[in-house]
Amino acid sequence: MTTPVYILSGFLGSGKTTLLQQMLQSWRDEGKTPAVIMNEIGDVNLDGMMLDQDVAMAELLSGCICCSNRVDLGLELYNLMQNEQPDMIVIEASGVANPIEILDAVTEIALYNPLELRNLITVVDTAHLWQLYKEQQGKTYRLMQEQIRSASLLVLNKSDLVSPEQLEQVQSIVRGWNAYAPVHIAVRCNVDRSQYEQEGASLSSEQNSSTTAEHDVQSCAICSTSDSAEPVHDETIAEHAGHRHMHHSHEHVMVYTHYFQQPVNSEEFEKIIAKLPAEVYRAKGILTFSDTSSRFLFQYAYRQMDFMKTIPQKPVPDVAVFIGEYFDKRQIQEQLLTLERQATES
Ligand SMILES: Nc1nc2c(ncn2[C@@H]2O[C@H](COP(=O)(O)OP(=O)(O)OP(=O)(O)O)[C@@H](O)[C@H]2O)c(=O)[nH]1
Repeated sequence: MTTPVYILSGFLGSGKTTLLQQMLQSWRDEGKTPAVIMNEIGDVNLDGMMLDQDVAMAELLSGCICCSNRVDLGLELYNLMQNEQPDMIVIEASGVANPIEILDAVTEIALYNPLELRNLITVVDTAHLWQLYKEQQGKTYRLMQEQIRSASLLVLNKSDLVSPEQLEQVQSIVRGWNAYAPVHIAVRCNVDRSQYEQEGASLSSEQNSSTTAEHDVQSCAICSTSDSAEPVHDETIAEHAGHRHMHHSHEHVMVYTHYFQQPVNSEEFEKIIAKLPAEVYRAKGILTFSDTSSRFLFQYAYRQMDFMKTIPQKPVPDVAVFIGEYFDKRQIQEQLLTLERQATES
C-alpha cells in the first residue's frame, strides 16, 4: 500500500494553511491519520502552532524547502512514514518555494519508499495575481507563474476580493499557463474533498518531465534562505536529481522576526500594520495586547489585515514575522520597540 502525498504550493498568504486545515479536518472526521510537513522561510512556524496537536508534524524552518532543505525533506518524509504510519502526508511549501523542486524530491524519494504523489495543489491569491498580471513584471509574478505551471490542481482563492470580470480574466490567464490542471474557484479554499483526492491528470510522467526540462533552462525563480539578519547574496549552481540548475538567492526576500517583551496597545499596533511599506507582502504573528483580554493571531497578506482571537495549541511567545522584498527592517523594529516602550510608560 502506498501513502498519498499532497504538495501545497502558492505564494505567501494565498491560503495554503487555510486549505491545509480543511483537509486535515475532513480526514480526521473520517478517522484517518494525516501527517504534515511544514516549511517556513522564517524561524517560527506560527501556522504549525495553530494546528491540532494530535496531527503528526515535521517542520523545516529558516529556509526554502525547494533547495536548501531538500535533503531534510527526504529525511522527514522517511521519518514520518516510519514513526507515524500516516494515511496521507501533506507538504506545505513556503510561499516562495518553487514547487517543481519539491515535486522532483518527492518523486525521487518515492522510488525507494511506498509513497505516491497524489496532487500538487497551487493556491492562487486571485486579486494579487490579477494585479501582478497588469504589471507583467517582477520576481513574484514569475514565481507565481512557476507555481501555477507545475500544479496538478489549481485553487483560485480569495475570489471574494475580485469582480466577476477580473475573475474571468484570471481564469483565462491561468489556463494559458496550465492547460491541464482542473481549476476551482474558491473563497477561503472551500474545495470539495473529492477534488483534491482524485489524482491530478497533469501529474503524468510526461507532464512532469516537460515541466522539469523547462525549469532547467529557466532556473529557479527564487531559491535560497534568508533570516532575520541580513539577506543572503550568493549564486550557486546546484545538482538536483541529476540536472544542473542555477540557484539565485532569495536576496530580495527578507524576513524580520520581532519577539515582544510585553503586551502592546492593539490600536497602535494596528496603525503600524496598516502603514507597512508596500515591500512587505506578508506578516503574521501572535500577540498579547494590553487592552484586550485574549491573545490574537494577526495576519497581513497583500494589504489585507485580519485579527482573530486565538488559543495556541503549544506554548508560544508573542512574536511577529514580516516577509518582504528589500524592506527596511530597522524601521519596523524601531516602531515596535517604541510601541513596547509606550506600553511600559503608560
Ligand atoms: N478575503 C479572503 N481572505 C482569505 C481567503 N482565504 C484565506 N484568507 C485569509 O488570508 C490570510 C492568509 O491565509 P493563509 O491560509 O495563512 O495563507 P498561506 O498561504 O498559508 O500563508 P503563508 O503560509 O504565509 O504563505 C489569512 O488571514 C486568511 O484568513 C479568502 O478566500 N478570502
